[in-house]
Amino acid sequence: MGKLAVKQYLVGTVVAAIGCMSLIALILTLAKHNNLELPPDIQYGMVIDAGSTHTALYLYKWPGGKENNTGVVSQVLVCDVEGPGISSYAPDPPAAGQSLTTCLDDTEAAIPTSQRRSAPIYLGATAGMRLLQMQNVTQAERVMDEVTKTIKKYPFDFKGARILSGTEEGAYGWITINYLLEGFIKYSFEGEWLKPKGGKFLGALDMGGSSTQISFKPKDPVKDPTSAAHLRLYGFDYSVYTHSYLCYGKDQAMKRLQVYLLERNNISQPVTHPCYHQDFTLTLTLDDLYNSPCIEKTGTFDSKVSVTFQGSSNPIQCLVAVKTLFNFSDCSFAPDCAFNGVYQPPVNGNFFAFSAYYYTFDFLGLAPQAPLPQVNSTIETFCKKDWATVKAEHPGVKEKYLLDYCASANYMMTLLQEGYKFDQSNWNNIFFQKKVADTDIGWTLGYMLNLSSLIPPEHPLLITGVQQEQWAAGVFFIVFALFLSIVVIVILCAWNPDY
Ligand SMILES: Nc1ncnc2c1ncn2[C@@H]1O[C@H](COP(=O)(O)OP(=O)(O)O)[C@@H](O)[C@H]1O
Ligand SMILES: [Ca+2]
Repeated sequence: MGKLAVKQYLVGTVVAAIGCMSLIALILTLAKHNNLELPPDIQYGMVIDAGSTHTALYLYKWPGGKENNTGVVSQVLVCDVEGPGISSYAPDPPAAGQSLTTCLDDTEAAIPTSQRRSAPIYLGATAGMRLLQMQNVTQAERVMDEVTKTIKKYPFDFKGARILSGTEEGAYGWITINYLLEGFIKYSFEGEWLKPKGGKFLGALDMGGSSTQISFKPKDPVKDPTSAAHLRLYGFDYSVYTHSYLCYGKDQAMKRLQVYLLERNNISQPVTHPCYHQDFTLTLTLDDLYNSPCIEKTGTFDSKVSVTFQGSSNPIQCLVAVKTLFNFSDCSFAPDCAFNGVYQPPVNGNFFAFSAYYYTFDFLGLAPQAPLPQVNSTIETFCKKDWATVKAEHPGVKEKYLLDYCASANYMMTLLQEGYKFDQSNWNNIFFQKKVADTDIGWTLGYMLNLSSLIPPEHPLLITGVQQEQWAAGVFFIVFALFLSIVVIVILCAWNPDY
């Protein structure tokens, strides 16, 4: 082998080594870009929904490192807490904390040990606690302190327990729905973050026990700042109309209806209740009826005195009575009013109606959608049935729910049509639904996404834009080096056939 051949041999070896290294670098770079180097760890997060009638713990999961994409956070499980909502424990606050332990234990068992300490947990209380706060601040604080104490005993990343405002409750419900439907942003096949074309967003109709919320993106900007939620998600601004009506949740509305019928009746007994079924009777104390800040107390009365309601299965009278719960005449934003003088722009787009809306319409066989005439005739037929028939036809349904379906269906129809102004033309835009993509619809997911920064305020493209360019340049140089190595090796081989 001559001197020239040795030189060529050395140069060839160096170039081949560079080529191999470039090839390895290229593979590693591509793998890293596609997040292929390690299977992503699953991360967990929890939200406790402390509602007025009931508490539920939601466990969510998502692949670590992919949190910017929409739709990647999904529900693992929901645990229903035994017993009533936490506000009912006002006379015995430690029992509110105690009530959560079974669900916390079960959820802890569902999360791998290594992932527990990094799993955020939030508790949000809604209208039941808002009402208790109005009635007795000290009791409300004690209940919140006790639930906090209990959650802190668990090996999770406790992020706080607080009472949500009605605006937050409405806005987070809207975020949940549109996140699950991938309305905000999509990761395309080409690997780009895109804002979905058409920009269709779904509205949220939430019927709780003590408050009800409506949230949607109106055609025109929201005129009343007190009913607007300004959100910045993935670099885009959203102005969402949202309003929460305290005391217009299903259970408080049912109570206000009873009080209306009682007071109209001049306290003579028994009180005819047109929304209750024939032969059904219900006896309550005046304290049961008047113990809520949603009920106006006129004069003094003996709270131990009992009142009996007697059903009359009269849907027409039921509707008349239900309408008295609303004031449709007051409006300083005419014609943009819902009821009670509250500003509301015209409803826009499709809506998901969940929580008690869903339970009621599902019970009547009207979920997820039924034409308006069918809805009206179904409600009327059901309301006309006597109690024995209703019980016989629905043996598995809890009596506490069964007794109210006629009244609550009429209440919801009045709220939707005369309150929010849904009519024949857009009735079919409402979907009575409980879940999207195996995840319950409600404020909890939106709350966690927002508080855990799982939805960044800026567009991921803007965040990673520079990195994308650097990555492209890197790949280009590696490929170029590889190409050059091959060319040099080919030339060397061509010059010395013995090589
Ligand atoms: N199976 C059911 N049938 C009818 N209504 C139900 C059913 N399950 C729950 N609900 C109702 O759903 C509502 C849930 O409200 P909740 O979240 O506890 O209150 P809030 O959101 O006002 O704090 C209550 O009115 C409750 O009665
Ligand atoms: Ca609720």
